[in-house]
Amino acid sequence: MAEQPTAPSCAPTSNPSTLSNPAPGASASGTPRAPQTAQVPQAARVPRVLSIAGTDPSGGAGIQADLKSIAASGGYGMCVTTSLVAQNTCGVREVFTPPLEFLTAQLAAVFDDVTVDAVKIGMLGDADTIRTVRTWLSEHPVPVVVLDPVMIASSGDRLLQAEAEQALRDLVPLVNVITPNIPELAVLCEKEPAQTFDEAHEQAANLAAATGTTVIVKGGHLCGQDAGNTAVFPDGTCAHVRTPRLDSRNTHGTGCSLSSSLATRLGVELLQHAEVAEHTAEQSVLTSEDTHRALQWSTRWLHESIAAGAGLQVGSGEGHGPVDHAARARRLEAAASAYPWHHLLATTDSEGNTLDGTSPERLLPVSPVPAGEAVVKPAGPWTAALWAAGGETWHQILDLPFVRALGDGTLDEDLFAFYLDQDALYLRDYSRALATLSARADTAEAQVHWAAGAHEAIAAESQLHEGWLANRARLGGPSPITMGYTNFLRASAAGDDYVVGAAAILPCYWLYEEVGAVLSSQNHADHPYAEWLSMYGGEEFAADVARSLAEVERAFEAASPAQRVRAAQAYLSACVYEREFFDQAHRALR
Ligand SMILES: Nc1ncnc2c1ncn2[C@@H]1O[C@H](COP(=O)(O)OP(=O)(O)O)[C@@H](O)[C@H]1O
Ligand SMILES: Cc1ncc(COP(=O)(O)OP(=O)(O)O)c(N)n1
Repeated sequence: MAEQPTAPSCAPTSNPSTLSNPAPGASASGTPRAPQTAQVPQAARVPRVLSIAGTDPSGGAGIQADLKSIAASGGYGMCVTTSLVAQNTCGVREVFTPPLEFLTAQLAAVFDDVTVDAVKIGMLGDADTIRTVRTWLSEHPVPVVVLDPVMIASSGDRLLQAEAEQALRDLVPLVNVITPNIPELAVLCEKEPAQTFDEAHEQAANLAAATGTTVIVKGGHLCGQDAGNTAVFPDGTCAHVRTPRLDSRNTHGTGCSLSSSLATRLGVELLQHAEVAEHTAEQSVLTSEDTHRALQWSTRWLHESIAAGAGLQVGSGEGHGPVDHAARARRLEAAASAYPWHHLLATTDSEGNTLDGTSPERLLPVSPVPAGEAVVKPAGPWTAALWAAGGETWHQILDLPFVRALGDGTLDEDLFAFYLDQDALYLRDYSRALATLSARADTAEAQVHWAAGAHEAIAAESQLHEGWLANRARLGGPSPITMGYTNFLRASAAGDDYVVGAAAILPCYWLYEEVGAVLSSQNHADHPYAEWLSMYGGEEFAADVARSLAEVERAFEAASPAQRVRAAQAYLSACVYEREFFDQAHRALR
């Protein structure tokens, strides 16, 4: 399950405290420093985040990755360059470090003009650069400073002179958070690299206690299924964020991306505090819960970015490719499209034949993706045409991060809880739509069938209330997707022709059964959602689906061509709503 501590001593802290460390030059007492509140103007809602780091002209690491990560995490990015690095996905070729005066000139240009809410420090290269940055931040305190103690790139090339390691150790107590990878943590602690999470956790706990700085233990370099990150706080508490390990070569720049995203999300938390502080006497300070929330956001965003990295096709493939920083933004942009659905616009198929409902071939546009075999077979040519037309949507459903993660057991519990909460609300209205359809059916058999479905849906809803949702906090209302779907079903069942209502109702039976067959084939005794998945795929429900298909087939046969077209469109609209329903937790929560 999500957010469970993996180390024995690591339990998510519920103890609010100020963010472990003051920024350079600020009071070490943990009390809020004057510049912190003074620097956040009342109207600021987007944190202004400065990356002080080296470059990567191939765009995967360094400042280039930082700026993309800051934008993706909701901040305004700025950068001050420490070193110009000629590198790509295969390695570092050359490093040019501009004179220190130029570093200071860049810092002055930013700070003279812009209020900086958060700083991420990356590659510093040598001791003189470390000291220059340290002096600057001591004289210009910033509320959030995250240090990624960059030493060696994933290609194995050194990015910090060995003799500068002590200067970097000296910088640690002066920042709020550090994000070392396993070898970097070992260097900072002057120990051998940890082999297990417990060893890494112990090193981090000692370092955090000694320096007063929150240490993020990163799981990327460890083995095991969980590649997640743990925030280890100076008071000994910690909070773990789980993330499944991906089999990917696109890990160039993951450390840069995580640290700059984290600095940004801490900036977001800080500005939210500042907003509250505007109206109350509350002080604008960050808590360990803020850090946990920020780490959760950044870890999950990075996971999606790594997973999508290979699709960018950046690099020869011999080295480590970059992550796709914009993957989530692109997914959400596509999900937010308000353009009418294709099947509601199409009047002819790809060969120019009018979609007039006179035959199963003239019902809907052909799906560009073949549907494959359904577990519960169509009841005749009309429902076969529906299944074939829904092929693309069906495969999109199987490909959704929610469905994939539910199947392989990596789904975070907050996403599952969101889904179930909405499912309970959905079932209540689905039951009403079925009851309406029952009242309108022209055969006793159909009337009984839909009425039984209405009964089962409301019984399933109350089972959810008494079971999984019983002791969990609920949102208390339907999402726009749940509301859109249920209103569509109720309107189709009550206000349109019977065949249209029956076709609209069908995907919730049929696709649910088909998704269930895929999911239950992945079930096993140790699956975190074993109990839930075992409810799928029962013979009784499959028989109900078959009966619904037979009734829809009969209704199509009896309908006029124009009614069939509208019914087929309603069927596909409901398929799309099914997809949206399965996807909505990933839109609402990340
Ligand atoms: N193979 C992977 N699968 C999933 N997440 C990964 C993977 N590699 C790295 N990450 C994520 O990226 C973060 C930073 O990567 P890591 O390799 O630990 O640091 P660095 O890039 O600094 O060497 C990790 O904490 C983890 O969340
Ligand atoms: C200019 C620059 N800074 C840092 C790194 C190291 O990046 P990191 O995020 O640690 O990722 P890997 O390169 O180690 O995968 C860099 N390469 N260049």
